[in-house]
Amino acid sequence: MTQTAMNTAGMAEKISIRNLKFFYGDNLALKTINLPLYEKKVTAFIGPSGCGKSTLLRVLNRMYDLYPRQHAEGEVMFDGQNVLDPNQDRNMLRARVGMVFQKPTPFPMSIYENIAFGIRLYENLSRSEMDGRVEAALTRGALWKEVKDKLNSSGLSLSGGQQQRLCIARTIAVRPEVVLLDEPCSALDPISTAKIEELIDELTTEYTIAIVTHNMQQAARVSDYTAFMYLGELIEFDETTKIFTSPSDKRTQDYITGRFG
Ligand SMILES: Nc1ncnc2c1ncn2[C@@H]1O[C@H](COP(=O)(O)OP(=O)(O)OP(=O)(O)O)[C@@H](O)[C@H]1O
Repeated sequence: MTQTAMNTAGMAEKISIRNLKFFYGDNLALKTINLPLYEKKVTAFIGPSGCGKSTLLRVLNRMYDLYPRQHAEGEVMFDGQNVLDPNQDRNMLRARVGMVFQKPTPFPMSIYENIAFGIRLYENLSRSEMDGRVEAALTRGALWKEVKDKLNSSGLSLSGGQQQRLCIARTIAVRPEVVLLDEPCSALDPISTAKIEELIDELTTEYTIAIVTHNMQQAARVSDYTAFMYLGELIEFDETTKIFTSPSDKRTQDYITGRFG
């Protein structure tokens, strides 16, 4: 049984970040962050370059573990378990908390295999079951219609926007509960960006989503909640409509109106 925390307003917290600090060597990059990620909601992380947005995302699936001299303190409670616990099964965690990066990173293999590869790590499916899962993931990733007749072509032969949708499809193919998107549209044209934004909107019926973006309009369009960060601190977290219409902190106001300097 999962133990999703509830806040006082009755919102389910899929992830509860408590007193989180993050260090690159001796350098404190996140300064005591407290923040909920509400279940099946989109939370946008905004703030000037270097404020710690990507660092925070990388803590949520312990991506930083791959690098020496980086460590986190505090708690990241995920369905009642602390992600930062040294005994945490990291492979299982990364299946439950998927991540999509700024630059599309398809594997150098066929479109079909890009999806099937991750599923095989966790499940032993028959060919027909796998075919069904690949189709379902590509459909959910809003890519099926464009690729159904060329599943054996290389994932690298797709356009940048299609590659990013393939990466999102690959991430959701293993049925995660949380999807982390680190500036997923920054390398894409406006049409591909619009497709990814529609996709995010669709995915929120099933997944808890965190997205880092530099694009204020995008944050306002796709997210339910917004967190504004500055110099490693969480300055303000609230419903997106509140952040973009009447933020409490002057720094948030300055940032969203482009007056930050
Ligand atoms: N590998 C690293 N080693 C040392 N310091 C790092 C490393 N990666 C990030 N930092 C530092 O941590 C802080 C937060 O960086 P982070 O990349 O999380 O910011 P960000 O808000 O995502 O920035 P951007 O919007 O430019 O991507 C910065 O001061 C950065 O210099």
